[in-house]
Order: sequence, then structure tokens, then C-alpha cells
Amino acid sequence: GSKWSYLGAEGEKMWAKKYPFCGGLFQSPIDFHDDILQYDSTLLPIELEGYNVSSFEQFILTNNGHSVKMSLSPTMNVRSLPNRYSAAQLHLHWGNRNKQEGSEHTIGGRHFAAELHIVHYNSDQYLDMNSAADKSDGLAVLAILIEIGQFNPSYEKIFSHFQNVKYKDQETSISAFNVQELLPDRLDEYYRYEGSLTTPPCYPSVLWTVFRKPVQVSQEQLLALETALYCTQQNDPAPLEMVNNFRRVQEFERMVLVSFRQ
Ligand SMILES: NS(=O)(=O)c1c(F)c(F)c(S(=O)(=O)CCO)c(N[C@H]2CCc3ccccc32)c1F
Ligand SMILES: [Zn+2]
Repeated sequence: GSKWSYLGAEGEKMWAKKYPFCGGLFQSPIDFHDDILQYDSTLLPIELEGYNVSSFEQFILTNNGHSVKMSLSPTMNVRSLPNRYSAAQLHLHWGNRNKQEGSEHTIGGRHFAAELHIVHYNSDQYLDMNSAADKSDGLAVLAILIEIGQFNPSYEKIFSHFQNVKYKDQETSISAFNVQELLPDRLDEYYRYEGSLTTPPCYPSVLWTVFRKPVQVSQEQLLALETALYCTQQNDPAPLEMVNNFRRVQEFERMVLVSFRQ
């Protein structure tokens, strides 16, 4: 089992001891600020294919002790990237009820409340996630920044099941739905850079697309995310709340491309 956490002796400052890439190059997440941004007119709007999965299909929601992840259908693909990338899973990062700033990427040093990641692997070159995860052109992650605002019925399709996955290794099956509902409406405005997984093993294998426009969930929905889940198993005598599961921003001396003019 992966022995790492976001806190204490196995926290992010120690990851590099067991997972050398975590101390390496091209690490994510990063802060987006003006002097590293460069407009690139060749960045096409993100095109999703096969995202509208029939509600007769199921997605599996799992608490893996680090996040809550949802399996996705490999018929879900991202076009308009150098290769065809097929969806593997989505998961979230968040803060806690007293500090609702748990996004991984930041804009002008500002955290958002939470962040959704949809992890895809290069299905042109590799068989599955595991064989793609450590290849430089292996993965593409779509990142959606989440802020507090209106109740979001699409996010509720995931959040309403948290009581069934409170503890590590619990899972539940939910009716599939169109995951595009979880994205902002502007798929043509995003930040683009080559980075890494933000958890161990931190492979520098991710083509990041971070949408400029955040989505909104309500205060109550965010509170549910911040208070429902545990990193520990149900029978663990020392329960650990699953909070603050975001990596701090990494030093970054490279340009980030943007598909939009200011
Ligand atoms: N922020 S992120 O997008 O970098 C990222 C995570 F933050 C995260 F938590 C996970 S995980 O699988 O839930 C737990 C750690 O592997 C993955 N999972 C990836 C990592 C390697 C791998 C292999 C097979 C399936 C999924 C993943 C991940 F890509
Ligand atoms: Zn993530």
C-alpha cells in the first residue's frame, strides 16, 4: 500500500525519500502568475468525445485513503491533444471546514476552495493507466477549479454518495452521467503546461490543462466534501479526517501557455 500522506512524518516534504521523482523536475502543482504566462494562439478548444455515457452504465466511487476517486469509462476521450487520451478516473482535492482553500493550482497566489482532476492516459501509445503513468507523454489531466457559490446539481451526483465511502477502501456504484456537466462552459480558455502527478510517485508524465473559469458548488456541498471522509479504515481506533489533501505549489522556472488573451 502507498505509505504517504499530506501530514506529519509521511507528509509532502518526505515524499522524495521514498519517491525520488517527487524531488525532481517538472513538479506540479504550480502558481499561475503574469510573468510566466505566454499566449499561444495554436491552443485549440478542448473537445470531449464519448463523455455522454448512458445512465444504464455505472461509475465506481472509491475512498482510496488519499482522495475520493471515481472510475470512468475508457470510451470517454479528449481530442485536440497531440494524442488521443482516454479517461481513467476523476478525483478531488480540498481544504478543511476552517480553511476552505484546498485547490492545488493557484492563480496569482490565490487558492480556490477545491479542485477536480479528470485523469486520462495516452491510449494511442499505451494499453492502460499503469503502463502510461511513468511515460513523458503518458497522461493528460483536466483540472477544474472549484469556488463557493450556487448549489451544483451535477457535483451533487457524486457528493450525495459520500456517506457510502466514508472510510478507506469503501466503494459504491453510481449511475453514470455526462461528466462534461462538471466542467465550466468555456473549454477554450485554459492554462497549459507539462508537469507531474501531484501525488507519489510524482512521475513527470502529465500534460496539464487547467481551465481558466472556475465552477461553483454551494457552501453546504463544500462542507460535505470537507467533513464526510476519512483516510483511515472503518475499524481504525485512530480515525484521520480526509482534509487538506492538496500538494503545495512547486518552484517552476518555465513558461505556462495560455489559450486566452488577458
Ligand atoms: N493529482 S493527480 O492527478 O496527479 C493524482 C492524484 F492526486 C491521486 F490521488 C491519484 S490516486 O490514484 O487517487 C492516489 C495516488 O495514486 C492519481 N492517480 C494516478 C497516479 C498514478 C496512477 C496509476 C493508475 C491509476 C491512477 C493513477 C493521480 F493521478
Ligand atoms: Zn489530483
